[in-house]
Amino acid sequence: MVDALKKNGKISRKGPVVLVIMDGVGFGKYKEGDGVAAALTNNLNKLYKTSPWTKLKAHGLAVGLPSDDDMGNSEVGHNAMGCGRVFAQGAKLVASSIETKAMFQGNTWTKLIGNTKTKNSTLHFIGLLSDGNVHSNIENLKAMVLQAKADGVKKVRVHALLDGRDVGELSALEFFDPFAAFLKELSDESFDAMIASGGGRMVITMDRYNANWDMVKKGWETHVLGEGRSFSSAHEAINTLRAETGAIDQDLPPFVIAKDGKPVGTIEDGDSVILFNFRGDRALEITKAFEAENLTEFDRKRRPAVEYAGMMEYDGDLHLPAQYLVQPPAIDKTMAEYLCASSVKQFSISETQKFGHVTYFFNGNRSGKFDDKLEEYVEIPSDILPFEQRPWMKCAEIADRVIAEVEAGKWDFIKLNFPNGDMVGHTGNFEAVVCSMEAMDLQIGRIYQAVSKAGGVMVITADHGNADDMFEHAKNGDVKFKENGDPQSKTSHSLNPVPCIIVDSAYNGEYSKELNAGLGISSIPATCMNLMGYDAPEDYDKSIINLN
Ligand SMILES: O=C(O)[C@@H](CO)OP(=O)(O)O
Ligand SMILES: [Mn+2]
Ligand SMILES: [Mn+2]
Repeated sequence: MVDALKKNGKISRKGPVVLVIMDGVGFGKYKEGDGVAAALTNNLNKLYKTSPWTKLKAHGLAVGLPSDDDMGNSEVGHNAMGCGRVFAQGAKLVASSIETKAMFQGNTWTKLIGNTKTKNSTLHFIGLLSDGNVHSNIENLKAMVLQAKADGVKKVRVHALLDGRDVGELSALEFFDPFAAFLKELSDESFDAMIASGGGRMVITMDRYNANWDMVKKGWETHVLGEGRSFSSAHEAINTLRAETGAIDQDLPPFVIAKDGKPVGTIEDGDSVILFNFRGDRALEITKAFEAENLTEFDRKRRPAVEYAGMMEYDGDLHLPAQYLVQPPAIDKTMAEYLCASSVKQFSISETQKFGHVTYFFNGNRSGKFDDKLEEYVEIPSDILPFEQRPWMKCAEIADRVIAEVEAGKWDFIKLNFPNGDMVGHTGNFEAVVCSMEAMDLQIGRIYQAVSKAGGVMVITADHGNADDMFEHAKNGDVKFKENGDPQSKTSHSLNPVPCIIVDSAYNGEYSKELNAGLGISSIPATCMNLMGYDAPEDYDKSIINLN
């Protein structure tokens, strides 16, 4: 348990501190394709004119990723905004565990390899096949396959999900083709390795926050049972399904690889299974499907008795999965824990798609609360449909509830996540993104009115960019175009900095309006604590404000 925070004796306010996280909203580098700048956002524009604001770093080293070439993402962004420090994250920890070989000397690897060897069974890998480094990295998978062969495993099957969300929207074959060739090259009389099934990451297996368990059911049928449309290779499946559906990678229908009419890699009793994604949100449901004695979400038809391991521990409260290869970052002493120790009443809200971001990720990948009496978490159910069809998502419903809570005057700290910039940004649909930003802006205007009236302060920021960078650009900065003359859509996050606006209508000279520059989003917690009237813990990253 952490100690209570000390009062700074300089700020005491009537209303709450309201942290508004505009998920996926950064400052664009290019004019073309900047869906944030292209939108009519009168409320935000006004706040930029009247309130102090700065830019914060939200990618690469500033959020614990291996290098500044790594774009930010929601997990590392919300971790940083929740714990006020930068921890080496999954992408970095896994790469170094492989480099030092610590992974391959660990108990879990040894046990899973031993299991396949004694039972003469198959080692399966399930996960996202790309170098996105948000949920997974293909380099880690290759290193594990090589090691499995060196350790004497005889048969490997890979169940590979198409990405197109952290990498180019139609880039799957750049990963699948060389990877299939790599497996073929490794195969000989004593080693048999191939891709066994696959599908788009937004169609099967990688659902999150219980938004749509049907995706997991389809993933189970595809990977475990080998049920579904079959093809002779992943290459053939991807080309055929693309031609038939026009789908971008993340939405490609599932496929099973079969030979002589039989799936080449169903998952059977005695096999070992490694989920090679390191990030937890989209790994928890499929993990539950493998591990739960009784599963109520769907009928598994057959649950093979396997040795199952995740790349990491995905939930530090529930301890899921039971076995994992790499210890996750030891994120401790989070802001919510400090605030609970200081009797600060806290309210958190988003819609399903980002609910876990403001709770589970914010609390260092723990699903529980620190104090039931001091905290309330509210989830507005998300629609289950392509978000370009409803770019406003549930931002009005989130705002309605936030306004009601502000008016009720019960909370000292309110945090909310507007998913629009990110969820619509990932669709690659520029027009929908512009619409999503305008919808969100209207709600920010409404919340502003309520918070001002209550004598509170808003801290408006984001976890990383996305909506600000909707077109692919060449190295020289030119927009890339498709054959039909349309700009090539960019579906992934950006490397851009994000805003931090301090909207304090009851400002009374307690701090300098000159904000500290050059900081990252891990400075948000110290800033919020200061604004609530507390000193931040000494080891927290520097606040954006300087108290007078
Ligand atoms: O949708 C997701 O899983 C990621 C992109 O891979 O986005 P975010 O980090 O914003 O949740
Ligand atoms: Mn995000
Ligand atoms: Mn995203």
